[in-house]
Amino acid sequence: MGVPTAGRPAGRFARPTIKGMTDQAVRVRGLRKSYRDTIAVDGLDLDIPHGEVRALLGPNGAGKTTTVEILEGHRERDAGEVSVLGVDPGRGGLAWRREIGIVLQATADAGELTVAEIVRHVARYFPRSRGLDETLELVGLSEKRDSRVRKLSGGQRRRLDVGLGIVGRPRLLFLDEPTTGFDPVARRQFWSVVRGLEDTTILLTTHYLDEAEALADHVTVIAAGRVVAEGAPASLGERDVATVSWRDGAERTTDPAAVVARLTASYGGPVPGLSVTRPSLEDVYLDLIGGAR
Ligand SMILES: Nc1ncnc2c1ncn2[C@@H]1O[C@H](COP(=O)(O)OP(=O)(O)OP(=O)(O)O)[C@@H](O)[C@H]1O
Repeated sequence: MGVPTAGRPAGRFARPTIKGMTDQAVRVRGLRKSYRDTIAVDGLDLDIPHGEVRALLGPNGAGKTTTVEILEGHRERDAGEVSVLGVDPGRGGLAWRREIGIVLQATADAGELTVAEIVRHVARYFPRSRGLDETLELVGLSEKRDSRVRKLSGGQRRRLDVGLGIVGRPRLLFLDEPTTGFDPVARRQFWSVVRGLEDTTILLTTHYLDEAEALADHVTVIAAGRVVAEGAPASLGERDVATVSWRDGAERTTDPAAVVARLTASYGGPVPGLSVTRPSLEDVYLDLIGGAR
């Protein structure tokens, strides 16, 4: 039986070893990678503190997959410094690999195995794996433990992929477009799975802005192989600046309540035609990548 694509060997270094090496889970400086004439990654810097959920956003061809594959140790870089859990992924050994969980876009072929069988099988690769019950509980598949994998729905299958990605208790989890093809209910169920993974640093690539907003502590927007913006979803690209408009004017402010209070006082009552708007994360994102194109 083949080893599934999700849930590659993970496990745990003794924490002090890692802590002593770096205070960032991921540290990248000046990363470059070209494929013949195509510059995929063009001097990228990235810092992800331990325990953070980071979303990597960017248009098709921005260089996200190339960057993530370099971080995973699956692709060589042309230049730059890369440290993942204190180790250069180009030289990461088995102990390092056991710290990393990877959930790829393509799902594995599990043949006739049941959910419990495949989770137990993958767990054997890791010295400090989670128990079967805990893993299935985390991904909401306890009731499917004896179902054959091929009979799961697409959303259940994806949750199993995540289960296989976390069964080894990775310190760092890569989630590559994890909810593509999910229905809205399954997406929200999946989000609660991710939120339940406390203490795990997560690098999430997604094209769904609402997913980034729901899950990420910070987002990094890349375009043409470079970082074009970075910040909390609520404040990225001046998203925390609201526009207060009313019949006789408009004002941009980070404190709309104060502006409304001032206007109310000056009009001596309701402000005519008052509205307060903030850009959505999608508005800001489209501006950012539009400017980078
Ligand atoms: N194996 C490869 N050989 C040649 N060019 C490649 C290869 N992989 C990626 N590229 C090119 O490198 C650039 C960055 O691609 P990459 O897959 O990293 O982008 P991405 O941000 O992940 O895109 P998407 O959102 O479409 O998955 C693109 O121009 C792509 O065509």
